[in-house]
Amino acid sequence: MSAALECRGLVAGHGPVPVLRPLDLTVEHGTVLAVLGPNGAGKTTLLNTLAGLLPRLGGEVLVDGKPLPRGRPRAANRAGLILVPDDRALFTTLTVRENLTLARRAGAPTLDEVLDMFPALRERLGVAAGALSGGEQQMLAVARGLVQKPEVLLIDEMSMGLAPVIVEELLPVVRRIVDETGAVVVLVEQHVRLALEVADNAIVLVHGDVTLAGPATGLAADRRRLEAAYLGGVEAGAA
Ligand SMILES: Nc1ncnc2c1ncn2[C@@H]1O[C@H](COP(=O)(O)OP(=O)(O)OP(=O)(O)O)[C@@H](O)[C@H]1O
Repeated sequence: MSAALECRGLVAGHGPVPVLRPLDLTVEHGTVLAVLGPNGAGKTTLLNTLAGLLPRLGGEVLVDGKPLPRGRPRAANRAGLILVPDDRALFTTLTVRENLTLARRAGAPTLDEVLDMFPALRERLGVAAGALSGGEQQMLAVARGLVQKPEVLLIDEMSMGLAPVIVEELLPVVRRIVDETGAVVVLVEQHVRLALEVADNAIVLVHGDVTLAGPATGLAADRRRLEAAYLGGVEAGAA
């Protein structure tokens, strides 16, 4: 069976300027990959490139073994690469129900199924997205990703702007997404401990280089190695 997502020699950047050095990455079915690293490391650039919003400068991206065309967001979306961006990009004047209904694709989980993962949203179906709390908006952004029938859900900083207690509640849903929907998740996250709790594997990106890669439990147990990786010590090539 092919991996859910594979990058071979992926080079990403803005205009002609590369931000990521050639990246090899494999995300197997049924797993969460955490992408860690300091500000400016290239994490958002990686997700936007996988989603086709930025044309890649080199290499290949394969979803379930099928290569994706370069820089074609609609093709990436149709192939099941669904981005939950860090600014959430909700329709703020539309209600929760309208945001979900508009995004829903045939054959995707129903609103009811998705709302089982976010019971708090069920109470807020008739409320405009702009009137939700930050945590509720993030739930809606992820729920909207799920109704697009993802093969690979790309979540950029779910915790952005949220209180730690809210993040503690939200992040475990990532595990449920993988276990219950069959999608894999690539999770860019600044909360390293929490990210490693829900992830199977992780990479640390620094200045566009993978400085550490491996099973999340091993990384979580070795803080010194993790800290060294954040400072740029190259230890491994890819997950
Ligand atoms: N639109 C852009 N045009 C040119 N360069 C950009 C653009 N966006 C980001 N960059 C540069 O690309 C590099 C990687 O940025 P990126 O946002 O991918 O990092 P990040 O790891 O997601 O960091 P953060 O956690 O701060 O979002 C940085 O050097 C940044 O200055």
